[in-house]
Amino acid sequence: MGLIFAKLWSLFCNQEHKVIIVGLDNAGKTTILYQFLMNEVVHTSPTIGSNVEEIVVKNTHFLMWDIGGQESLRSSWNTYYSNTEFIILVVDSIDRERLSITKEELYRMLAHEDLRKAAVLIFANKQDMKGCMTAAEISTYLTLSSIKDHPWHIQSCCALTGEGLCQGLEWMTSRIGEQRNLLLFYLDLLT
Ligand SMILES: Nc1nc2c(ncn2[C@@H]2O[C@H](COP(=O)(O)OP(=O)(O)OP(=O)(O)O)[C@@H](O)[C@H]2O)c(=O)[nH]1
Ligand SMILES: [Mg+2]
Repeated sequence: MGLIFAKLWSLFCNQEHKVIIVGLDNAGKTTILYQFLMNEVVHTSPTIGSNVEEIVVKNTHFLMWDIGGQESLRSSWNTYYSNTEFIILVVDSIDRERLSITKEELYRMLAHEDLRKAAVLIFANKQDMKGCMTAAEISTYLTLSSIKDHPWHIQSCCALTGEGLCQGLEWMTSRIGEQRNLLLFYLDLLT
């Protein structure tokens, strides 16, 4: 039994957690990915296809896919969905006109079978911009409180300074911590 325990535990702990970073073009997805990786702002151009990087936070390994958000690319987002544990939805908080499109995309994703078990982190990005929407306003507009079948969390951030990004990652790692505790609990019952 001890061997099975060790095997299951190591399987879970060494597991790579798949994350997709989505949102409309110009939202700041690529800037966020490279802030996570290098703690600096990189020069970006619109992503055609995707970027993928491994990000390690407190011994937790995330495989993060940053997917291009231009209109012509959105229909292929679903090719990235299988085995996704976390969706990071990046919102440009100054882009009021297109928040309705973000909302449509969000609910389309949540209805997708391959994302049934995914948790959603929403970054209200570009909080440095004058007149931007607050995370609370975005939350109300996106009717996040109506989402009952996926764990979700909204975090305001500024990808240029990195402010708020760590808090978002902490929410993700804390969810994994909860799952680990649950696994420990069931393994304990078995032994
Ligand atoms: N002011 C401000 N600008 C930002 C912020 N985050 C990103 N940007 C800028 O927004 C622009 C678009 O950023 P990207 O990271 O390329 O956007 P993207 O979401 O990857 O866009 P696509 O690849 O086309 O889907 C760049 O000029 C960034 O420097 C932010 O927090 N504040
Ligand atoms: Mg990009």
